[in-house]
Amino acid sequence: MSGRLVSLNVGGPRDVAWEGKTVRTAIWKTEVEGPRMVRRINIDGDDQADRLAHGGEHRAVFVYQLGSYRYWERELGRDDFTHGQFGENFTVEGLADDEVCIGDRYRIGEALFEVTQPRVTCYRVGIRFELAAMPSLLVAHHRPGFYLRVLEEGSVQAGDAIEKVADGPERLTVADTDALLYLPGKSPARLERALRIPALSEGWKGSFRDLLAKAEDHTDPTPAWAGFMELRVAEVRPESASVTSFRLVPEDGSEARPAAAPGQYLTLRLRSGANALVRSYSLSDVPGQQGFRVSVKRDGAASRYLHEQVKVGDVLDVAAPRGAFVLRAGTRPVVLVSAGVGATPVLAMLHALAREHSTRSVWWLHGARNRAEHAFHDEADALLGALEDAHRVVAYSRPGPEDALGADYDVAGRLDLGVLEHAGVPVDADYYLCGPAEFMSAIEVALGAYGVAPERISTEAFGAVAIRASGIVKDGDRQPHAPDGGAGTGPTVTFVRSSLAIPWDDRYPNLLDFAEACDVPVGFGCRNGVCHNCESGLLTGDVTYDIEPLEPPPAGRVLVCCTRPGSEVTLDL
Ligand SMILES: NC(=O)C1=CN([C@@H]2O[C@H](COP(=O)(O)OP(=O)(O)OC[C@H]3O[C@@H](n4cnc5c(N)ncnc54)[C@H](OP(=O)(O)O)[C@@H]3O)[C@@H](O)[C@H]2O)C=CC1
Repeated sequence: MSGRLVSLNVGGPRDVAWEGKTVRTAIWKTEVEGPRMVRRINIDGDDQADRLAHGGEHRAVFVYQLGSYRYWERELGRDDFTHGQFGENFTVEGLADDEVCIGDRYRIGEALFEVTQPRVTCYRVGIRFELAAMPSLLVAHHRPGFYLRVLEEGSVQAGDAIEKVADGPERLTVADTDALLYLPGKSPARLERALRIPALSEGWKGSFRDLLAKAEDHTDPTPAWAGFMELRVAEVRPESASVTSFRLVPEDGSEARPAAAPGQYLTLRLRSGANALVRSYSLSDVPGQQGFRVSVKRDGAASRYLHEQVKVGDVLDVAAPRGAFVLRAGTRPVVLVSAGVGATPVLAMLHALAREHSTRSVWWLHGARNRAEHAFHDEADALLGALEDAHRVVAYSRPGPEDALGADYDVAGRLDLGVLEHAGVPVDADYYLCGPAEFMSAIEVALGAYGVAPERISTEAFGAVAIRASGIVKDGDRQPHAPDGGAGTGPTVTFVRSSLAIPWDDRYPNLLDFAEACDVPVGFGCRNGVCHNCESGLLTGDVTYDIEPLEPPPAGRVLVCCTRPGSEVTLDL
């Protein structure tokens, strides 16, 4: 016998008041008597509040061990735990996290189970324990607990013996798998080992694939310079009726240019302080001896300022290139899909492909209203002409009477699934999308219908994009705003993507809570500095950490869930 099922616990979602918010959670589980059916998705009577983070076939049953109960009672000096305390469905004797391996199979009662992944660290366990640091402690002390997939459904009850019936391949324990995701020292060999385990859940496989790609990407992610640097405007050039390009060079006229990956953006500070005007603009070519080029459509306060006020010779404060929307190396075909001024980052990619005389098949799909609104027409054609295997589809949604079909544009109407199909765009390509929000969602849906795998599609969305807030129940969608209840007196916090600059307020425990009070979209998971879901760009300023993160973020990045500003800060949020 490997162990014993001590208690079977179930529970459904409930709303809990927590730090002024309402959180929907099913972490409260209650011990039940007698047998229960365990099905592929759930135990009868059990449910999850947040199906994206919990539950589903890979996470049907959560297991926690009595050995860890005793450990935490000693460690935290508590004696108030009841079965289900850790949100687990099965409280078990035996089956320690440093012994059980991913892929191990167990028979309990009539049902057969397989170990799929450790617990996803989540702030709700901190709510349940009334101890905010609990998610971080579970990881730091290597006692996460684990999930089971149900291979054979059946009836199970407390007291049942737990029999191990098969060993998982690679012998990677739950504790080691958890450390591989959340703790420093990620060895590529170990990541590859984890990826060879068929039973590992798809979510964890995806995270390990991303970590492996990062480990194999030797480009330095550190921004080329800290904070803002003065750059001089060397050229101002209209590209269309509404788009103008600005070329920026270092003030000292030096020839050496820090590199940027094609697809990245620059952040310009046009005014600082409480009236800050700070915006990010994609680079529209590959920086070189000519400096950096950004191309801006006139449509808001900052772009109006650039179009109306900024002249050759002016000096602007500019933060170093940043961004993860970059051209991936390889030999696959590349499909660059853009609309309007969304062409800018993919045009930089086209420049990079032309510069390296790429032999990849390159597709340029662009939507504009008409020739007058169509920026970079000749430039893109020249770059495509220099490539060995290039294809162009330009769609005009409202062509003018002078616009020539076949020369200026190729299709009348919008880019859509029909256009993709007619052009015969390759399905196995790397796709890069940028443009208005509705355009991007429409094209993503079309690409899905066309058979393109989601991991082949990269998107760039500027402006405050909606980010799923794990389990927080919100009253409605508000635009970013100063927090209700008056302004603070601390240093200015600038949220670049949300176009908001407001004084920090000490009423808030950290920058994440402050951002949420302002309805600034921001992702999070553990709220404990463990999962890095809240990791954001820190363009300027210093922060102090409330909870020291288990793995610090790279230079120029910050975990907003556990930091307060130490000075004026500029965040890429
Ligand atoms: N790095 C980044 O993240 C960048 C992002 N952007 C984003 O790109 C946007 C570009 O907008 P802008 O230049 O004003 O674009 P426009 O409003 O000028 O639209 C450009 C073209 O896209 C078409 N279009 C709009 N919606 C769809 C759709 N759902 N499906 C297919 N085609 C569509 C329009 O057709 P119609 O005439 O029928 O409306 C038009 O032909 C900006 O708002 C910005 O948010 C821009 C630059 C960089």
